[in-house]
Amino acid sequence: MLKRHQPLANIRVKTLWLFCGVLFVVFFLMSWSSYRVAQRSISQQIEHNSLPLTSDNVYSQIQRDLVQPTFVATLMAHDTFVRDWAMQATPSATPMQRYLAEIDQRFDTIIAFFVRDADRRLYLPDAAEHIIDATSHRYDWYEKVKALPENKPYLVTVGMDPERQGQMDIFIDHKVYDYQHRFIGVTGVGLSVEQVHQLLARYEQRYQRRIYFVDRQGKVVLSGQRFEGEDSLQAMPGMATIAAQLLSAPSGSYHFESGGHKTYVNARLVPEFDWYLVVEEHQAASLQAVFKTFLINVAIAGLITLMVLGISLATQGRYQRKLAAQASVDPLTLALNRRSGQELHRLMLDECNQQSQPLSVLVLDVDHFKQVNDQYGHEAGDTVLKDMVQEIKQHVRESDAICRWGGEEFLVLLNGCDLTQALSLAERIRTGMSAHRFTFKGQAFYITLSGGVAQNGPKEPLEEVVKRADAALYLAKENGRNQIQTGAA
Ligand SMILES: Nc1nc2c(ncn2[C@@H]2O[C@H](COP(=O)(O)OP(=O)(O)OP(=O)(O)O)[C@@H](O)[C@H]2O)c(=O)[nH]1
Repeated sequence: MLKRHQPLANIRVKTLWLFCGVLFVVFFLMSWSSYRVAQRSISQQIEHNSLPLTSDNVYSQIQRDLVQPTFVATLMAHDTFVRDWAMQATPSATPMQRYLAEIDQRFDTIIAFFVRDADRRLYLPDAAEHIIDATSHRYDWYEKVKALPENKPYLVTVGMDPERQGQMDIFIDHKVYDYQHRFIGVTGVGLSVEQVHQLLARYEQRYQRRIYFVDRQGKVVLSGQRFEGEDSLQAMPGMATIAAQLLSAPSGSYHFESGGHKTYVNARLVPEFDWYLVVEEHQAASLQAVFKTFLINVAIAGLITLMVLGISLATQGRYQRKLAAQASVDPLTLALNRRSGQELHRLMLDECNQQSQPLSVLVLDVDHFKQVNDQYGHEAGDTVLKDMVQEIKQHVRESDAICRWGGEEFLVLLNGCDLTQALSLAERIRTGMSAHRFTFKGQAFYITLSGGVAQNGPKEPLEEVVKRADAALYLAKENGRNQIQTGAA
């Protein structure tokens, strides 16, 4: 009987799968669109807010650390002592050395120096004096500073300091003029590159970004720790596409794609050094968390969809089973209804024929049931019918079937029972039922059963065998009730 509902059930299951599929796709699309919105907002945040802010922070820190020496160099270049001393015909080195030592001490610079152009002597705070040898590359910087145009009085250079075992230093070299604006020398201070290097490294660590300086040609002049060997913007993959644009504007925000990842760049010209401060951020790093959230959302969506599917399938299965059960049983006694009994009979007869087993049919009817109803009420009658089914159940097997054939008449299909066995079983039911004490509203009463048994012929339809069992029942009633009779073969 259930098989007849199978196509409908299949359609329902397919619809459910489709619904869950659509649900998952909707969940997925929602998560994806949130991910894209977050991605876009992060991109804008990086490009227009956080990178420029990092750049500002680094720049103001650099200004504090590097601009002060520039001021010191400017101050020295305009100091009347320095100029007067340099203008002397044969100045004594001692006052200058003392002056330079004072500068070092006062401003915490690594080295303060003065080059007197008249004798090309380099004066340092200690007693050592050096001759600026025009043939040596070591002093190329001096020629560069000397050649500076008037509107650019100083130069920032990064180079080896031979006085400090070849360590990298930053020098601020400032031209010095006499009172008639004639070039008379170069003065300035040096400070350790390590300081700036550490500063960049600290910022890189804090902001998880790559921070470095390039000169106007794009050559990397100072970097933190995140460098992997590229020595110019043009040599960096992807960066080459924006290098020209970056180096032609005083500041700007840019981005480029390389290896499937977007990189955001902020660059600003630091006029004091004529270098660009570059801050880079790889989108991949900042989007990792957002992407992780997206994956978690998709996993949750999948889980919810599976839960909905599971619950729906279970509920539908239960509901269907309940419907099927409701359609096949008598609601009062929970015995099978007439239609189910008929269907089941066909199956049972086939099965018994296949296994060469007998099948018997028993018809049971409550004696004077009308009186029970009349005397004790309809409710009492209902209880009798329900208890009767329970009583029958105690005597038959799981493989047998009890159906309510109509009113107070029940049909029992006895699998594997011949007439004799069926008769004996029917007797047991009858005896059991007659001993059943009913109490209703304080009144006790007993009932009796009459029954008819017939053994099913191998090809005999249900109507025929029931007819014979009914005839036997009629005989039992005729013979005084409370007895079982067998139907003629
Ligand atoms: N309480 C209750 N009564 C029912 C139900 N179905 C049928 N009946 C009653 O069962 C009674 C059957 O009465 P009859 O056919 O005269 O049979 P009887 O009184 O048992 O007499 P005999 O069968 O000849 O012994 C009727 O009064 C019906 O109303 C039911 O579901 N519940």
